[in-house]
Amino acid sequence: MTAFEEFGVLPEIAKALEELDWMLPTDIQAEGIPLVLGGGDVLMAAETGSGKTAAFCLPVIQIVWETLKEMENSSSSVSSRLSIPWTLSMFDRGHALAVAPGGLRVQSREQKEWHGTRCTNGVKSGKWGFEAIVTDEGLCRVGWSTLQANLDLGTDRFGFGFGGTGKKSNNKQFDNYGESFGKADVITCLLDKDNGNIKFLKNGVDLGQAFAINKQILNSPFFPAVVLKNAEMAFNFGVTEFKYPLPQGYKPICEASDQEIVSNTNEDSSDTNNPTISNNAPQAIIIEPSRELAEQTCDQIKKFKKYLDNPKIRELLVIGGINVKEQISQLQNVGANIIVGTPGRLEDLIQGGYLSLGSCRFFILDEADGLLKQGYTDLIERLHKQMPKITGDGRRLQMIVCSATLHAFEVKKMAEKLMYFPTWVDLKGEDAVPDTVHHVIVKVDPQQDRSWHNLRRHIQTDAVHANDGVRPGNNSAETMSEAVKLLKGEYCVRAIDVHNMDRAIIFCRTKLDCDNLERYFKNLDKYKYSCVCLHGDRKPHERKANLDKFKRQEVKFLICTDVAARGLDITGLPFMINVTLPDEKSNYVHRIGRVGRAERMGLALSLVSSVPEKVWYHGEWCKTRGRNCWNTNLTDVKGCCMWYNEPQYLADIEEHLNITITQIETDMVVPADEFDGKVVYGQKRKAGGSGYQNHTAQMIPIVKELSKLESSAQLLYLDRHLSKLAKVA
Ligand SMILES: Nc1ncnc2c1ncn2[C@@H]1O[C@H](COP(=O)(O)OP(=O)(O)OP(=O)(O)O)[C@@H](O)[C@H]1O
Repeated sequence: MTAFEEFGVLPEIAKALEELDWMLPTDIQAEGIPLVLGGGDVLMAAETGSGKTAAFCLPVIQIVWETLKEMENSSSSVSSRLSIPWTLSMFDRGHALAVAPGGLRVQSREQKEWHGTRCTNGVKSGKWGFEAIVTDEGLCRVGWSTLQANLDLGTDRFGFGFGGTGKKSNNKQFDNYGESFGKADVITCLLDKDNGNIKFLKNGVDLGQAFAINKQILNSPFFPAVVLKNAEMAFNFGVTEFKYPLPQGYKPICEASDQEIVSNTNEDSSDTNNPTISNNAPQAIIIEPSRELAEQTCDQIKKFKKYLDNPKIRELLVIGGINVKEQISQLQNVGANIIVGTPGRLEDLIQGGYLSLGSCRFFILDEADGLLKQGYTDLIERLHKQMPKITGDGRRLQMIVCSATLHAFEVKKMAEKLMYFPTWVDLKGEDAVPDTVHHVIVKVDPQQDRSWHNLRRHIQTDAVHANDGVRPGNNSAETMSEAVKLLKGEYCVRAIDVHNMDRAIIFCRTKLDCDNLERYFKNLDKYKYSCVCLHGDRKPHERKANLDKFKRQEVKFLICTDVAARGLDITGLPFMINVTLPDEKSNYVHRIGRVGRAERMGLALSLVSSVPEKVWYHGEWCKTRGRNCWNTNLTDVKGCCMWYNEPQYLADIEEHLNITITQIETDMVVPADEFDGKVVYGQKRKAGGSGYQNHTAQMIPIVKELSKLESSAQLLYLDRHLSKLAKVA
């Protein structure tokens, strides 16, 4: 058995993981996978590069596959209904009522409406009994009904219920009967089909006859039934011993013979409860904040599901930039069980009626804080509303939310509103940087470093100061700001040269800054500084081609905006440079987290201006959103520029992470410390534990030490205890 199987993962999935060389689950996987497999809503917070994608993908793939398999089996076994065990029906039930696996426990958390279910089998004749146990506070009614009865037991002629408030009900007539009951009480429901009467016991005490059934109705088979409002009950149809013995003449209902039994035909006929899956109604929706990330997650799913067969799971990537007709055609003709997509295209397909949320069982928000900050709160709530809270096969909708930075107020608010008793798996308790990332800052101070006065070749700046008369010798704020832009180009190249970087991701603040840096690199030396850009102004196919080129190491540098800040996984990437710090502090964690992933070491270097820098900021008021816009007025007068205060952003990041980030000199040399000499960026740390391999060998000395400590503690205890006894004697 592999380590993953021990955490409940199917052998077919574990085999695919073995092929990827995954020996052990990471911490977040070890915690998260069993929780999702167990049916819970989970919030997963763990460092960048710690394997969160698999922590939600693996259990989701597994449950989706098991559900499809169950459906296949149940449709082939309809003809042999009589052999169906006595359970509550997953199909003949109200949509907000959940039936637990095994079919003997039901729950409804709907506060305003009643939701009920009936048993899979009923009886034509005889004297029968079963037990219903109240397992949680709430409102409930139990009893008997025919298949014609509506599921709100006791509200029409065909249903006979006994409620927790001490009332019996039939045909909407509620009369006092017996006494009230509540949590932990056991109600025995008794049907004498031969003489036409129904009665109940409470904790073994006979409450007397409740109903005399009229002859017309008595001809129909009767089924155990229950209806709940924000309550939970468990049932025993007699397979295990009853808590209280049945009165003389009654038998446990599960002992009825095939001649006495009728199966619940509502299980097959109900349209809404039909467990067959339509092509355009997936079981899982995964939302990602960027196209690249959606594609990456979809690729991972393909790898994980490789050995799952009969039935095959079908995944579909739903992102902008790909021909929508292809996505619609796959939905209509082939179908999809798991959809991975970006918010805009997902909503287009749903609104167009091409994608139905009617069978959705998993709602997953990857990089959830990022999605909320991008303004998708309403969209997420809208989609959640359209998803059934209990699916056609009786399972509860599960929501999984994850990110390296989940400690945002918006996330907590959303979790409270949409999630059902969620479990937090929070490995650090706060946003944190993995210790595989060595992150440093370099101050860019144009007053100290005057090299910008006479640069022969320099980066083309964003032209914010084109009309400000900036020049060396003039110490105006505008001149200093322009100098910072020039120096940042120089420092970026210097960092690359000093560290012999042959692979790095470089973050700029704007698309224009990316384009300028790309041109600068190409002018300097298009081989030595070979690079591609990834940002929102590039065409979708170019974005994809550029990322692929960088991943295949056909170019050395990927220059990008924050579109690439989250989630992108580039194996063994050794270096990243922040040309400008992000103004959103959580994005610092995500950006630098592109290195130091899967236990490999990485260096993240941020250039931080010591003076304010005037930069473009094209808000909603900018008609062209920056294209050919030269309005250098500040935003408070509806202009398109702002003063960017990097020292303040640095302070915010340090406060948020509760650390002081090491500052290095402008020679870019990283000072000797614990990393120096011991690591090669891009590779696993040699000394110390690699969590994945040689784990046992590494743990042996620690385990020996622990066992020594334990035996000496026990000896000490015995010693004290014996000497005490000796004194007493
Ligand atoms: N159990 C494992 N054993 C070995 N490698 C693993 C394991 N789990 C994940 N990985 C690898 O670790 C890398 C990071 O995983 P992943 O992209 O899921 O991280 P993440 O936590 O989602 O990061 P981020 O917060 O940046 O999105 C991937 O290359 C993945 O293949």
